[in-house]
Amino acid sequence: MMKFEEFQISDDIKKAIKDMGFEAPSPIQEKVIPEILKKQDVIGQAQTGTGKTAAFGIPLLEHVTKDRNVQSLILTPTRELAIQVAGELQKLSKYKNVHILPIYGGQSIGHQIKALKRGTQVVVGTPGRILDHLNRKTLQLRNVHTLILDEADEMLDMGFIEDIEKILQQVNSERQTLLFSATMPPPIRKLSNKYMNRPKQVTISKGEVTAPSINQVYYKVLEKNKLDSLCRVIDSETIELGIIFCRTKKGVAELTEALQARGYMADGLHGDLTQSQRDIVMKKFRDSSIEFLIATDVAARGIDVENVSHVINYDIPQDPESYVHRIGRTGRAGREGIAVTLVTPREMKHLRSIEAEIKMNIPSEKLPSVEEVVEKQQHVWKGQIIDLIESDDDMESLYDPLVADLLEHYPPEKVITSLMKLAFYSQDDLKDDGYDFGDTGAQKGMTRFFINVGRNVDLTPKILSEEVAHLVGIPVNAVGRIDIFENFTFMEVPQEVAPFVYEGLKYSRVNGARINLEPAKPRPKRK
Ligand SMILES: Nc1ncnc2c1ncn2[C@@H]1O[C@H](COP(=O)(O)OP(=O)(O)OP(=O)(O)O)[C@@H](O)[C@H]1O
Ligand SMILES: [Mg+2]
Repeated sequence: MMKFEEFQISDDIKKAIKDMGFEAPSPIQEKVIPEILKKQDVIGQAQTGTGKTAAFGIPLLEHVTKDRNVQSLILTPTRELAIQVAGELQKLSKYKNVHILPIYGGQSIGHQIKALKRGTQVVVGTPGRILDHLNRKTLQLRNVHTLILDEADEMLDMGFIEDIEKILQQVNSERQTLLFSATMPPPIRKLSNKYMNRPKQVTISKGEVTAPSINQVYYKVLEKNKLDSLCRVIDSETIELGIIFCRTKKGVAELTEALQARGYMADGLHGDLTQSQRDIVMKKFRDSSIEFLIATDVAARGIDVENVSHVINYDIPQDPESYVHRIGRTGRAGREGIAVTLVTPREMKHLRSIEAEIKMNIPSEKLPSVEEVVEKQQHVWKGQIIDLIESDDDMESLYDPLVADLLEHYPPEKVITSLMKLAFYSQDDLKDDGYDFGDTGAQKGMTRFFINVGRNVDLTPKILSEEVAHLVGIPVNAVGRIDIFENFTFMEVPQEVAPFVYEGLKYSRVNGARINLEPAKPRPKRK
């Protein structure tokens, strides 16, 4: 096996590679890094999750000089990918002083102009915003010696081609051009030659298009049962993090609401959200504070989040490329992953055409029954309990007196059952009457809530009270005081409807904004 030491690259980059925990170069890295170091144009194709970013990133950073002008431009199809690629380059250049700037739409252009003025050597951006800067003359590409199209086939496809051509006109023709993707349909490959200088084609694993560590299945479902079928699938699997793909933005919004209402930790990502909303959702997903990311194809390409165990195609992808990239969000860097596709009877033909393109049969499985889901859940719980019993955890002593006390008064089965309820059901399931919002300083007979909504959201007291009134079927004027401050809002509703308002608004959106509703904390009792 080859080692990173064998590459003709400086020690500061080798040291950073080591810090990142890369032990040996992946096949695509092994093949293309020496070529790129020779300033050769390269078309690199290798399966998803096999380190294409570092494959171009390492030699690119090696070639960057101290001059504070833009020497390298990387184009990516989405904003999230631009941010991520910039982050990976940042890590690779930890010991080399290189300024790397992500530039994408939805972010303040003034902010970007300032950063560009300060001088940056590497720009990673989305075509639209890059073009915007070129038109304003706030970005200068004359000194770019390396140009990279990450997800090249997507970039050269219909939607982006005009922008890309305009950008290319401004880059030095002496440049080195590099194209990377897990898929490279023949027409795109042909087209790409137009922009390149006798490119060297490097393709890893010609036979298999999808990464072999991804276990693929499909379930036949009926359109009208799709949501239920999805829930059964996710309840019967052991999921660390999952990405659920929908065809449309509206589909994402609806499924997000439906899953949140059922208590799943899920949030949506699509192009109609503001950039700050998109950033928040990605952050929550990356740090596992949500379990499911529900997304359009905006998350299909390049996105690399550790521990994504499952990709679920709630709607079947439109083309084989989309299938390959979507499922490639799992099974990355040598890990295993599971890819599930829900297919309605009408879509069977479409599934067959995807199978033909990826040269593989996707096996079907029967949807788990409710009993199987319950059984599965119990299996998971049993595992957790046994793990604890068999661990050398020294906590018994702490509980000994309590255990003895309980067992003296109740049969062991009853004690164990109650403990399991306590452990495995959410507090809300346990409380039957129990919405005790306490004394929060609200007016008599009213309950007070705090509401967190993002900034820049147009949420007026009128909109909010109408929403609440509509939700629980009370007259608008029965909704009490609503005060909107800069960072928080509070609202009072009649005590008897408080639980309904709480349940109804807890996870909902009003006027496009996600509402986070919390009962106001009871004030400490006076002694
Ligand atoms: N040599 C290596 N050893 C171990 N991990 C690596 C190595 N190179 C890259 N990685 C890690 O593997 C993961 C996937 O890499 P990357 O995102 O570059 O894949 P990709 O080939 O671009 O996939 P996609 O086609 O989905 O864009 C990243 O987390 C990256 O840090
Ligand atoms: Mg990539």
